Amino acid sequence: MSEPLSLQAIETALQTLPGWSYADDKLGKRFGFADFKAALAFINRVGDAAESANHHPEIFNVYNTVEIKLNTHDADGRVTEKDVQLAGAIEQLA
Ligand SMILES: C[C@H](O)[C@H](O)[C@H]1CNC2=NC(N)=NC(=O)C2=N1
Repeated sequence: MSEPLSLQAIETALQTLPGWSYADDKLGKRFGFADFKAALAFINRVGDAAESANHHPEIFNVYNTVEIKLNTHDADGRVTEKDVQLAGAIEQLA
């Protein structure tokens, strides 16, 4: 069981994650790309980062956009430090 972050801790973390927001107990961001191929390449990079972290985001793709949502199943679906860490890693991959 991972520890859920407080709302205050989440808001502090969001200050270091441009474009990310917190809603429905998840961290999320929608990324835009030139085309589907670029979006798919990003999804693959995110997949590699997720496997490395053993932490797996929800990934929603429509053509050239990719929406990422992060929470921790092991913390009752709440946001934990693992989500903040993975969001930071994903941010570097966009
Ligand atoms: C056994 C393994 O550590 C877990 O199933 C991992 C894998 N990926 C995960 N991803 C997410 N988002 N939350 C988890 O709790 C989680 N747990």
